[in-house]
Amino acid sequence: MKANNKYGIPSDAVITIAGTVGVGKSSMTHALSNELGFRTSLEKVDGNPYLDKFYRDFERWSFHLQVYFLAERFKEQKRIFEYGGGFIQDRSIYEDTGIFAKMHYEKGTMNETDYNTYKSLFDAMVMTPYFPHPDLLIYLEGSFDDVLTRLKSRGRQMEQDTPIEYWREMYDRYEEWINNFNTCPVMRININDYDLYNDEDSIEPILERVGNFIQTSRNLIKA
Ligand SMILES: Nc1ncnc2c1ncn2[C@@H]1O[C@H](COP(=O)(O)OP(=O)(O)O)[C@@H](O)[C@H]1O
Ligand SMILES: Nc1ncnc2c1ncn2[C@H]1C[C@H](O)[C@@H](COP(=O)(O)O)O1
Repeated sequence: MKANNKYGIPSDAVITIAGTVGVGKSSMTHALSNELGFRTSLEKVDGNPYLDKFYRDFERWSFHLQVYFLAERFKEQKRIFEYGGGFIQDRSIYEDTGIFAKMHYEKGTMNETDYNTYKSLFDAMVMTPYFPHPDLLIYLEGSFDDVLTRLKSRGRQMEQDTPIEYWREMYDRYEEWINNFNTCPVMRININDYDLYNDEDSIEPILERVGNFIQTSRNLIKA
């Protein structure tokens, strides 16, 4: 396996960044890709034709939005596959189904027929060769108050207008989800343990941990 960096992270690795809305995934995606020279697979918010409508009326738009995100992630997954890896991915596809679709179904803002249709589409896509599991899922976590502060400071109006209970529900679901997630190796990082803006060097220990993690898990697979 080739690694062009001092951390021994293979150049074909795929690292996905997971965590609740506003926790810092996009910022971490850019930081890691800059350090490693990896490509980014970003979750685009500008240009999403449903997101704003969805926040104004969950019931009306949740199915449309899930299908849209699924299509976007599938295209990205295909791109990652065709390049042969070397990507940092902003949010995993596992969160779409394990957090968002499930939450809206269980809270009654997506009906059962739509949820089942969504899930069968998801399952059919995941069964294609474009969906190898990532080498590592980095899970970003912090206190609810810290995450909310970040969400507010980012200032997307549709998110600001959404009741705080929505973010609390999501936060709690994320905790439960990650405690039971075992589809690929997971590395948890607390957002207070690094500071991308005031202490650039704080990314170094993270990169070292990532290198050790991926090497160990690839060696385990080979053994
Ligand atoms: N390490 C950090 N320290 C301080 N603020 C951060 C950090 N990472 C992200 N932020 C800020 O938090 C907000 C949300 O970050 P973002 O990366 O967009 O989150 P996500 O992609 O998880 O929704 C942004 O305003 C961003 O500038
Ligand atoms: N699958 C999804 N369902 C509903 N909403 C979603 C989904 N994936 C992302 N979102 C929303 C949440 C945020 O408002 C934006 C961007 O997410 P972020 O965590 O800030 O990258 O899209």
